[in-house]
Amino acid sequence: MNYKVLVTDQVSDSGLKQLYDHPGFIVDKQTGLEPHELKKVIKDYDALIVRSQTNVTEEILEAAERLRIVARAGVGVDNINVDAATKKGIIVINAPGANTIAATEHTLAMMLSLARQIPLAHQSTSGGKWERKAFKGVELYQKTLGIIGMGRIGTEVAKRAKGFQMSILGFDPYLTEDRAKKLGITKASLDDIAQNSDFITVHTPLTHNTKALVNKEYLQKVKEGVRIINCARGGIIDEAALIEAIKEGRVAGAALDVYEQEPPANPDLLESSKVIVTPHLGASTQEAQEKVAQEVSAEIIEIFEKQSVHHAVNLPQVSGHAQQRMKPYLQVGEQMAQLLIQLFKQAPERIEIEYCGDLLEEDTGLLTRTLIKGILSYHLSDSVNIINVLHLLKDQGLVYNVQKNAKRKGFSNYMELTLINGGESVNIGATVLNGYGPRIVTINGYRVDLKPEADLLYIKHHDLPGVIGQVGSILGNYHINIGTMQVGRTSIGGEAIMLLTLDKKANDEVIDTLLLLSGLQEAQMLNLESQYAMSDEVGQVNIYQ
Ligand SMILES: NC(=O)C1=CN([C@@H]2O[C@H](COP(=O)(O)OP(=O)(O)OC[C@H]3O[C@@H](n4cnc5c(N)ncnc54)[C@H](O)[C@@H]3O)[C@@H](O)[C@H]2O)C=CC1
Ligand SMILES: O=C(O)C(=O)COP(=O)(O)O
Repeated sequence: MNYKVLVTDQVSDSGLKQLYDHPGFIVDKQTGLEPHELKKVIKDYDALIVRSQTNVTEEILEAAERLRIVARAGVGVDNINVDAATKKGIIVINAPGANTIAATEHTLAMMLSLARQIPLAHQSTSGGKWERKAFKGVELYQKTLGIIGMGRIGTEVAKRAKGFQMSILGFDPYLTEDRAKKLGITKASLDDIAQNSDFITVHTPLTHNTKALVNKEYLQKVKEGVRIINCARGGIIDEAALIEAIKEGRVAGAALDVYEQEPPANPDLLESSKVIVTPHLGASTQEAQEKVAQEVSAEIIEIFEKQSVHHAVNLPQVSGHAQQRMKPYLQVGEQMAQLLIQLFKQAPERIEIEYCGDLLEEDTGLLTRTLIKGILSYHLSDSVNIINVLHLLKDQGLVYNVQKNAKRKGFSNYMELTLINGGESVNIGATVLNGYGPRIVTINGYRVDLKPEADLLYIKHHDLPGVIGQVGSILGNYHINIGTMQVGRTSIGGEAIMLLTLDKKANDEVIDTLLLLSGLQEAQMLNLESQYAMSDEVGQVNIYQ
């Protein structure tokens, strides 16, 4: 089978070479498609590669019949409706880091251009003028640079600005004192940056929180004569407020690479001698373009061939290596969830998950999704995968809660799953025994030691003499061989459960015959399947199943 990949923006062909050359992949490049054209063609493709120009809207995703991956050959995914993709079980990946240096260097180029008015000076000189007086600039040396967003690009900008001997104030919710110290910068508040910076540069993504982060109110607090740079996303700085602040003289100039609307149309912005504009060029270097295309190409191949995901925006990291380590947990997790929902028989209102012991040190994001998927797929079947599972959970009005507990509960690792609806609840606990593999060890408080198998007979009964023997005889009469048998009871003569792994499924007639036994309250075949149990190869999580 061939995977069909559509590229709709100017993505480097040499960077895509691996994908072009890879057997089993067909790559079509169709740039400049109108939305209605993309909507028409997208149905034939398994993967879509875009930069910032293509808008991957809900409508486009709705029209995609077999799309599995939307790949952003770059960082920002604000042109992709990630929510709609997630709901449809489509992975969104990007290439973080691959264009960091390009965007960093562009930011510094903009800062220097702004300080020395290079674009205007060039225009004047190439126009035959010699206006040395008109273009007196300012130095970066010993000035203060405020950086809003100390991620990959913000950090690289800080390192280079230090080379100009600037003092740097950094604001980022994740910036610690320790990291600031190591970088030789000062951890600051947004207000500190406003009041003290000679230059301010923004390097955050565009989110609900960062939209108009630099707005009219903020610009009223800035140090007079500040110069502002935006090589991150249009909309982080309110353009109308910026123009007003420039006109009022509070802001000496701005250098913009990105705009609220691209291409920008606002003449106040485009015609101002105090504003330098470039057409979203931050990532446009030969090196960065090759790298982003190479990274997404390699990842698309890995996802389809190895089910290994490194840079998903809507999925925890699923590297082949981590999968291999987590595989027994994923296997038993999926099976315990299936077992529990079959016992509960109704949809839960709440799902409680507890991870104990060694599991505290693992990234359990994928495991949690696997557990919930095991529960939801009982009612929703094929439509659930680990990408859309949390969305579907929310759509169903269900809530889940994960607790991590240092207690080992008698095992080196242990996980427990509880389904709750009103006053009713069921729960199940499992562990992975070193050298023996996964075991289900508790069901509704009954201690068991069950190696999960595909066909399992569950019986609830009174702990009376003879019940076990009679169950064995009935199964024998129907030529059903018992592989293993587990009995758990609360007290002698009290409630008890039996779990039998069978070589052959017990059909309805067998179940009805069993239910005629006195003391037997429930008998039910449970079907446990795990995709993780199928193969020993590394990276066999089928993220789309
Ligand atoms: N102009 C261009 O061509 C390019 C633009 N970009 C844009 O640059 C931005 C940053 O990229 P990276 O550094 O790679 O991302 P990153 O994810 O490494 O860093 C973003 C940082 O912003 C911080 N942040 C989030 N909300 C914040 C808030 N309210 N206040 C302060 N900080 C906040 C995050 O904690 C994070 O540290 C992205 O929007 C990206 O799309 C990236 C490459 C090229
Ligand atoms: O990577 C990003 O976030 C960018 O903004 C780069 O955009 P581009 O790929 O050059 O259209």
